[in-house]
Amino acid sequence: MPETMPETYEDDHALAEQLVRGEIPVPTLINGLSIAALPLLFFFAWRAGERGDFIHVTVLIVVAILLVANSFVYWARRHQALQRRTFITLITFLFFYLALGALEQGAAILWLFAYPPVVFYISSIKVGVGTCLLGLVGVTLLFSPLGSQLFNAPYGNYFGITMTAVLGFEMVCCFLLDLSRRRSKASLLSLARDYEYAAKHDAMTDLANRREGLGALEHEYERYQRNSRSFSVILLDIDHFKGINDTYGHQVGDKMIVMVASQLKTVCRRVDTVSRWGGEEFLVILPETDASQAYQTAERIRSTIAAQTVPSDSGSPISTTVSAGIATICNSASIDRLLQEADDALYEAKSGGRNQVCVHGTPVEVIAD
Ligand SMILES: Nc1nc2c(ncn2[C@@H]2O[C@H](COP(=O)(O)OP(=O)(O)OP(=O)(O)O)[C@@H](O)[C@H]2O)c(=O)[nH]1
Repeated sequence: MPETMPETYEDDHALAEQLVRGEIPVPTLINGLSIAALPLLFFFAWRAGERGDFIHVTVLIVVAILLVANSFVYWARRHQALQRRTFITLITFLFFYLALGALEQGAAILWLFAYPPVVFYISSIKVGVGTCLLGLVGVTLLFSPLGSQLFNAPYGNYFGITMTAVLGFEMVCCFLLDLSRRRSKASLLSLARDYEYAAKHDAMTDLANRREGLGALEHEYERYQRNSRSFSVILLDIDHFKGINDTYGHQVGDKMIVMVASQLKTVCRRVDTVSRWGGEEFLVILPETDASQAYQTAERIRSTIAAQTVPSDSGSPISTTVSAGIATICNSASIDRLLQEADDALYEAKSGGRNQVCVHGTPVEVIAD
């Protein structure tokens, strides 16, 4: 049966899982940033070592090792959420440590500007906003008189105010730009899904179109070649449809086609593929179904449709009937042969008086028993 209409990409995680061409995947970015951070961390550690500050050396080297380990764990387990959370925790700690420790004579705090774009890109908007707010509060405290007393930070007042203001400004910009990036990506993905759906489905009935039906048939045939489980097809055609169009007009004819499609969707199983094969012709693919089961399904379809009506322009109910031809794959017959056999059976049903089901190669009396 055809899938339902495409879902939207409201959810941040659903959005992150879908990549558009040219987008840097989050795990790749994290691995790249982790590798890029190594020379910097070792440089800071080396400088701290020269000053004899071995606590800084140890902390920086441990962070470097953990960043590398995080990437290795990702390569081994492919657990994206774990990699992302660990990375955010590590860089949040690192940036706070650089700021509090006033490394590089206080200049290392400027690396805080790298935090907002990275964290917004790799995590959800909520996490981005949360961690940035936390960072801003932390920086404000650090630059406050209390922070100066507690951490003995060497930052001047003017530097502290400017740094906090610029960092806040950067965070707001990153938030807005990332929101815009996410919205554009969501609408691009929705558009692509809409186009894909439209390319595979018939607009009037919402059934799979002929190309999609043929694709499903090829797929089913490949399965049959692998496991030899036979399947059947029903080729179905509305009787005297030209007469309906000529008598009641094309709009009523269209309503009739939609009604038949809707009954097919109701009667068939989820595993079956129902496609609009042509104007008033439909193809149903029934996986792992023999001729006798296909006959029962086709009979159910035929009687259900015969019991339905559609209103004419004047409101009077109009009913119709369908004829169906069934073919079952066997002895590795080709798809073309199968379709030809279904078409022959349909022709037999039409010439036998319509409103009936015929099975290729088997008299109905035998199959119905
Ligand atoms: N309203 C409407 N008519 C369509 C559509 N597609 C095809 N048709 C019409 O369907 C008719 C098919 O008629 P025929 O193939 O002659 O067959 P029939 O009248 O159904 O007769 P039998 O199949 O022999 O019972 C044609 O008149 C087409 O114009 C459609 O989407 N909407």
